[in-house]
Amino acid sequence: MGICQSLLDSEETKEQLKRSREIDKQLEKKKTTMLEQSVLLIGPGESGKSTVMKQIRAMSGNYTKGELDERKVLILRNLHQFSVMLLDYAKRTCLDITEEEIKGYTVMCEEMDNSISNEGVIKPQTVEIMKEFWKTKAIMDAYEKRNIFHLTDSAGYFFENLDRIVMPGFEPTNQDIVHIRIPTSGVSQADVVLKNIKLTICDCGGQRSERRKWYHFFDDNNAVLFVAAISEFDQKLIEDENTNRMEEAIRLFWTVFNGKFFNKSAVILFLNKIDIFREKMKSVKIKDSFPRYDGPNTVQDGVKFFRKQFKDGIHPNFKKRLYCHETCAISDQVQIIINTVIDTVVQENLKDTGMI
Ligand SMILES: Nc1nc2c(ncn2[C@@H]2O[C@H](COP(=O)(O)OP(=O)(O)OP(=O)(O)O)[C@@H](O)[C@H]2O)c(=O)[nH]1
Ligand SMILES: [Mg+2]
Repeated sequence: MGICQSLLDSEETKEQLKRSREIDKQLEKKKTTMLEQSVLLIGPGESGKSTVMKQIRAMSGNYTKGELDERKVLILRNLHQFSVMLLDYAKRTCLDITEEEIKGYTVMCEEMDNSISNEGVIKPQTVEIMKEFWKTKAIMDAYEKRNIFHLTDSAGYFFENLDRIVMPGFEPTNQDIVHIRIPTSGVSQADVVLKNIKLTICDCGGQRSERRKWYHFFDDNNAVLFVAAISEFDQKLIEDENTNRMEEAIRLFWTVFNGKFFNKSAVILFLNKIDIFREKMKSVKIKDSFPRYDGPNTVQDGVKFFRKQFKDGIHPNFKKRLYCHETCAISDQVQIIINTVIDTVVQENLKDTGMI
């Protein structure tokens, strides 16, 4: 004991111990850095960033009762917003709808709003009118033209599932949750643990007015996940009716990845909403929106073309680190792709630290 104490007391030993503790700290720090990864989610508005975030959240564990209750109200709020938008479009475009129907459905929307705000439910008599509303020809026609007035595809899903949603004791499933549409304002950050890695994810609002906030989050990311909706090649922006959504996504991608940021981050591109793209390919011609397209109007050729559009405009350094996936973020299958992406991100960062 005495010898040990005197050894510990010697100046040289003290210095060695100090150094050893510092190295331990460094190693510990390195270990934590390896297991903590930050991912930035960017891309234009409505491309599916928050939906990807919800899938990551679902992979990391179940929702609490309180969280499910909150989401239930969001679904009812979505149903109200979609009803107002459908009715407004039907009214404006003078479709086959009578004054009496307009009055009745306007009252229906007001009652939905009141009962959701006051009791967090929709009254059974209002639900009956909503079912009738959804089957009205003018409303069905309006839904068919949803691309024009920017109604999200989720509207159809929630109306089709109305009976289940309004049942007492309804608990939203993951499918219900990924269909909720709430535009992100600012940046929403979440920490989740997946595959033994602590992921800090920043989900940024994608509309033009939101993008200036992105730059505050551009430093020190292990990965950047850019989400673009491949299905939107024939649609215009909500913010600017003259700009094609896909052209905007491609330009935005080039701007972000030709700047001075992300020199060490893994770059992942999700060409999302591939389910809608597949459907569109049956009736919509890519060439009508992209005159420079001269391939056959097939899913495979279309995907190849858009992949190339994104890739061609970025610096070769980024091309080397670019991983591209076609995704359908509302399908739970996307969780398999997310798993692959996490592996890629970790591997890229291990390469950077010289560990592999
Ligand atoms: N059919 C289909 N719908 C999708 C897909 N991904 C997202 N959606 C729906 O598209 C809508 C928009 O998705 P969000 O995740 O809110 O989009 P965002 O990119 O976060 O939008 P901002 O927050 O405004 O930037 C939601 O209603 C989703 O349910 C997909 O792959 N297929
Ligand atoms: Mg969002």
